Amino acid sequence: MASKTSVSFLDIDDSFDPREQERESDNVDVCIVGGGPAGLSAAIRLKQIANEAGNEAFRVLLLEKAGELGAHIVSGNVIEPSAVNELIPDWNNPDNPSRFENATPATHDKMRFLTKNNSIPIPAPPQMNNKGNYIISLNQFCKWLGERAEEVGVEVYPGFAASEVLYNSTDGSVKGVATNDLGISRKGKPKPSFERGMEFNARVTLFAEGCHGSLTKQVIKKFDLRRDSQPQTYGLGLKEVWEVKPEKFRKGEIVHTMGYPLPSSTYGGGWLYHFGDNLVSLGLVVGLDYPNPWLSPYGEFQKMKHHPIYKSVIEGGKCISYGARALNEGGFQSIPKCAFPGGALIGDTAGFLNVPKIKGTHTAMRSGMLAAQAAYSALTSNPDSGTVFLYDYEDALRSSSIWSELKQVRNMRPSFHSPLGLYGGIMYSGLEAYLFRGKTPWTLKHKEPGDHAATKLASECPKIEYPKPDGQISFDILTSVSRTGTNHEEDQPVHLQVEDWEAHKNDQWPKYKGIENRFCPAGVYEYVEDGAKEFGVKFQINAQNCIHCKTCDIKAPAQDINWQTPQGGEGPKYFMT
Ligand SMILES: Cc1cc2nc3c(=O)[nH]c(=O)nc-3n(C[C@H](O)[C@H](O)[C@H](O)COP(=O)(O)OP(=O)(O)OC[C@H]3O[C@@H](n4cnc5c(N)ncnc54)[C@H](O)[C@@H]3O)c2cc1C
Ligand code: SF4
Repeated sequence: MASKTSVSFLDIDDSFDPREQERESDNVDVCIVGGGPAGLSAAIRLKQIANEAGNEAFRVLLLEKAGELGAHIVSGNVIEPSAVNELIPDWNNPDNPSRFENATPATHDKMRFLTKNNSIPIPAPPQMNNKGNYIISLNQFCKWLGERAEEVGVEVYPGFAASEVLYNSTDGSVKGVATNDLGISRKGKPKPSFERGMEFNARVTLFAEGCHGSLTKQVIKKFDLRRDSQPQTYGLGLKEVWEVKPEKFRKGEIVHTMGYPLPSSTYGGGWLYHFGDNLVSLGLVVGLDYPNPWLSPYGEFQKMKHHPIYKSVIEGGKCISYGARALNEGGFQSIPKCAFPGGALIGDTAGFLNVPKIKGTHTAMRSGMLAAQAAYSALTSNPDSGTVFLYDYEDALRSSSIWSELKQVRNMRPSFHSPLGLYGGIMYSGLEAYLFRGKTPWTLKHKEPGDHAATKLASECPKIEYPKPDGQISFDILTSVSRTGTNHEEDQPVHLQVEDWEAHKNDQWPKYKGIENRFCPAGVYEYVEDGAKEFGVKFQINAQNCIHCKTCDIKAPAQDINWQTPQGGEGPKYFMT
């Protein structure tokens, strides 16, 4: 584990600029940003290859912004074990004392179309068949993968948020990342607890930040990695974990739903997975290209739980966890160039999630493993210095199962953009699943320039009133946030950067009537009545509640909210998500 030098800045004057202070630096072979399935698989594979070659001195370092591995991970999760079977073949073997113990084999799948009070069985497309898959908590799985990574010699640094990409002045290639300074006040002044960030220099930096990574965003722009691809599109997934009554528990059962409560103009669907001992994971994914700014994904989720198909399972049980996270929906058309001078994108930050399957764990892991192989070969075949470009990784991706499975389902998600909305999408997807199987000569497009632009004006859409939560099945947003264990020190620069809050409010409020308050699943943005302000409202940001889902950065119609990493070690402390 790394330790940081603590410097006291009690006696400094106002002219002191923390950014001018020197940072400690460390040189490693490969630096990985993000300790999710992609980053951890890349790290483990790199050290496995190096150790097998007797090259134990090969340094692989992984930075994770959560205080503990897994603590920022939210996922369904039904895992397709193809990648983990290769990475750690005895991962689930009862004879392995360090196996992952909490994998529940999937027993059977159900797919339902919901009306307000009824549910109609619909055939599950082959992609949704979960035979041979396992229901897990991905947050637990990442914690376990982290232990495996340390065993093979990866240097794992939880609590370290990478906040800056470092470039070589000579050729502009990526030369590593820096973590953010700790102990800076909201006004940008160092506090007694000030600690300068650290630089991690590496010949290969792998960005594994998950969906819509904050540094990835910069790298994509810098190297124009989207030059041949469509924009990325997204969904927001909201999840709870419940302990249910034993008589309602059906171990291994997987239920997916479409329809109610979402309007037909909005893509999405719910899930209910029975796993572990009397535990149920349930949630709702809402496509972030929804047009109605009055819609609240959180409100829809709470409403969904009152449908008999969900209520009959959770009634009398206890909600033990809540979380929310954006996920990629762009698929094949939206994959950017993944390699650039000095590094590569792996996992969801590149966008490898398979939407009809709602699965990205196996593709994230596999992309990490492919990048690891390419990075090790590139570094060892060119050991001295010089910029590394992972051509082999791009090639390996194209001939991998990631490419073929995403290509096969590429038309399903964009088919929901037809004038028939949800119904058109379901019909077309049925044809793709059973007849076309991705072999059509056409590729449907996503809406340009992205989800934010799909938002209509509030005056053009029906207002949606959500029922008051009953405190048994549905909950108010602050109760849910309290179940995430989220904490941010208040006196630090706001990590949700809006250039001018007052100008933002004056421009956005008349058009969207407080959309930020409704799309944020953690109650961070508030419009508060204030007679002294223009339009009679004041815009308030409760940044300490942020659960790092990235929705505001994606959906803000004017694209003027920039999500930056707050201090490392802060944010949610997710449990079982
Ligand atoms: C609601 C929901 C349901 C899903 N259901 C399923 C499912 O059932 N099956 C399935 O296979 N997949 C599912 N997925 C997708 C799956 O969770 C992702 O594909 C997978 O987690 C991607 O792995 P990753 O490592 O790329 O990113 P992530 O799992 O998001 O991990 C990224 C990590 O990087 C860290 N990080 C980010 N930025 C920084 C930074 N700057 N500095 C340091 N650390 C950073 C984050 O804190 C996080 O720990 C679901 C996703 C969601 C949101
Ligand atoms: S502030 Fe943004 S990133 Fe944070 S929880 Fe709200 S929408 Fe998500």
